[in-house]
Amino acid sequence: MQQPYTSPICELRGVQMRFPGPRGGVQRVLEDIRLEVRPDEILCLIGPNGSGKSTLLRLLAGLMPPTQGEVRHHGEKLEGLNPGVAMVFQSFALYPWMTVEENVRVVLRARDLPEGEVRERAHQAIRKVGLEGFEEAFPRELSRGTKQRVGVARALAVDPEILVMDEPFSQVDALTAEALRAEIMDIWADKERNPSAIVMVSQSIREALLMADRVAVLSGSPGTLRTIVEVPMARPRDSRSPEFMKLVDHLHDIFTSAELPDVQVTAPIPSAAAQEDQVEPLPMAQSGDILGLLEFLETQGGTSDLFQVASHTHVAFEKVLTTVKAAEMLDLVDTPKRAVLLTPLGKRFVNANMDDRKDLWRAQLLELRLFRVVQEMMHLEEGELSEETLLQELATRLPMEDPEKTFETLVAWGRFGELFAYREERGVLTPE
Ligand SMILES: Nc1ncnc2c1ncn2[C@@H]1O[C@H](COP(=O)(O)OP(=O)(O)OP(=O)(O)O)[C@@H](O)[C@H]1O
Repeated sequence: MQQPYTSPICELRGVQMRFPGPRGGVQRVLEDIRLEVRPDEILCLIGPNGSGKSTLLRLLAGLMPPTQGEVRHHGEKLEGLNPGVAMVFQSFALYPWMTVEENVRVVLRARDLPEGEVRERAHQAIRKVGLEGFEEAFPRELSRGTKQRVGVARALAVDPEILVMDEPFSQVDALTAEALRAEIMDIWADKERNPSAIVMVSQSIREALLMADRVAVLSGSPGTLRTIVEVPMARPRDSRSPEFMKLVDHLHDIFTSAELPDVQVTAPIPSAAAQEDQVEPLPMAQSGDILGLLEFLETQGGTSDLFQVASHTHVAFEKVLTTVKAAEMLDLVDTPKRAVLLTPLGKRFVNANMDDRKDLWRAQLLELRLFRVVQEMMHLEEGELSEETLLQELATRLPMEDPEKTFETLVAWGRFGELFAYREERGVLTPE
C-alpha cells in the first residue's frame, strides 16, 4: 500500500533546456519551467509542436539533466534516472525480436529482481492491460492498440509512482484510443496501488479534459509554461455537458491568445537600425495549404474559428495553426480573438485567377524582409545565389530556426510567387 503523500512526488524548479543548434548556435527549448506532479493526479501537457513537451517528460524521467534548474523527486535533487517514473512512448518502443512477455520482463531484469518476482510482476502487468493469451506473440503479429498495451504493461510492471506517457494514443484508431484511455484511468483510479500520478502529453484538448485533474498549457518556442487549468469535474466525464464545453472553450481561448496574440509582444523594442535588419522566422506552411485555408474561409463567408477550421477540414490543429500564422504573416487573414477571417487582400486573392494570385503573393513576399534580403543577395551574387551561402545567412539571421527547413519553405513560397527559381541540380537560386 502507498504511503499518503503530503508533498509533490516530483517538481521541476526553474528548469531550462538548451540543445546545440543544427548549425552551431544554441536552440532554446524550455525556459524557466516550474511545475509539480502531485500524488493521485492526472496532469496533461498540451502545447504546439516544438514547445518542448517531450523534452519536459524526458527531464522528468531523468533521461537527461536540465541545462539549468533542477528536477526533484520527493524533495531530493535527481541525479540520473528518476526511480519513481516509467514511460510509455508514442511509437511503442518494443523489441521486435522478443515476445510480449519478454518485452515486459526485460525491464524487470534490468532492475535485478529475483526470477520468481520477475515472472509474477510480468504476469500481473499483462493481466492488468488485458493481454492474457498474447504472452507468446511477437510485436509484428499485434495491432497498434495491442502494441501500445504492451508498452503500458511494461511501464506498469516496474510499479512506478508516476506513469509518464508521450502522446500514447496518437498512433491508434479513435475507438481503440477511447478504450485504452478508459482502461488506464481504471488502473490509475485504484488508489491502493501505483501509479499514483499520470503525466501525459496530449494533442487533443478534449482528451486532456476527459482525463486530467490539471492541464498545463505550454506555449511558444522556447517552451514556457503559459498556465495551468484545473479541471474540477467528477469522472467519468461527459464531453457534451455544458460544464465540459465551457472548459473546452476556455482552453481554446488560452491556446489562441498564446499562439495568435492580438497584440504582438516584442520587448524590448529594437532600435530603428536593428529593426530594419531583423527578419522574421517563417512558419513552415505549404503554399497549397494556405490556399486551401483561404478557400475554406471563403466558403464560410470569410470567417471561421481556428478550431472549426481544424474540425471541418480534418487537418491536425497544429498544422492549421502553422498555416494560419503563415497566412497572417502575408496579411491574407486576420485573427482577432479566436476568429480567423479573410482580410480585404485575402478576399481579393481568393477570388483572383491564378496569374493574379501569383502577382499578389509575390507582392506580399516582398513585404517580408527575409525575401528582400534574398533578392539583394541574389543581385550581389550576379543572379546566382548558392544554397550554401543562403543557408549560412539563414543560420546567422535566424539562429533559433533550422536553416534547412526555413530554406525549404522560402524556396516553396518563392517558387509559387515566381520570385525566384531553384535549380536543384546545381543548388542555386536564380531570379525568375
Ligand atoms: N536531443 C535533442 N537534441 C537536439 N535538439 C532536440 C533534442 N530533443 C529535442 N530537440 C529539439 O527541441 C525542440 C522541442 O522538441 P520536443 O520534441 O520536446 O517538442 P514537442 O512539444 O514535444 O513537439 P512535438 O509536439 O512536435 O512532439 C525541437 O525543436 C527539437 O528538434
